[in-house]
Amino acid sequence: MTAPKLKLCGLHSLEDVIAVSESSADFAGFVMAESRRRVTPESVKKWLDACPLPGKKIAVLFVNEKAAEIERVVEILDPDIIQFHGDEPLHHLEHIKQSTGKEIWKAVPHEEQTLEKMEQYTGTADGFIIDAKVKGARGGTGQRFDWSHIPRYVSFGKDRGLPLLIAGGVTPKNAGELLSFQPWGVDVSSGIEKEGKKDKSLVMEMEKRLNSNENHVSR
Ligand SMILES: O=C(O)c1ccccc1NCC(=O)[C@H](O)[C@H](O)COP(=O)(O)O
Repeated sequence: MTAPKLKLCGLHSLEDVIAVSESSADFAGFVMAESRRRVTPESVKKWLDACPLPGKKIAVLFVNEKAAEIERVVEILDPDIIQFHGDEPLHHLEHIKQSTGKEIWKAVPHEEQTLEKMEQYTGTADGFIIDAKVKGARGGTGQRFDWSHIPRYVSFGKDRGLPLLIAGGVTPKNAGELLSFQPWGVDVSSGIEKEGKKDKSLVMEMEKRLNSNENHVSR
């Protein structure tokens, strides 16, 4: 059985980038929205020049950001993926996809209307992240949602051939539980942090759990 793809998100220092460079993660994410993890594209450029991440795709995250600012960030960083965490209307995503030519991922919080919302973005979004819904926050909360709903999301992604990542409160301790759902990918930030910084041993532990077969129960 293939291990889920791993996205390490909310990197906010050169040390965080180095920790990711030493991992087998497939994706590295940088938050360009209001957050304690917010970074500037100029800083990220410096870190990636000092520590390139060959073979890993770069995602930049926004929350209800103007097109001009997103395009400015894309100009500086040339990322692979633009990830949206707000209430962006479909036409905004379409515009950005058209103007940048980049892959577009939409984060959708787990709630009653999640599948409906995903349906609305299908055709434009190239991937989805399902995250916990937390009042006053847009991501990176370390909170889990009710994982009994995961199979519906995983099926949605598989049926449409779209990457589907599970986010929200994934940690090295609970990551093994996710394997039985066989998600395309897992998106982690808080669970690999110690005192607000990415921690190499937690990253290694996360990788070990996601690559282990011992928690696998086929559904
Ligand atoms: O990390 C943030 O602070 C953040 C702020 C605003 C929008 C998105 C943000 N983070 C997104 C992510 O790091 C992941 O997509 C996901 O939410 C993982 O969160 P976590 O529960 O911390 O593992």
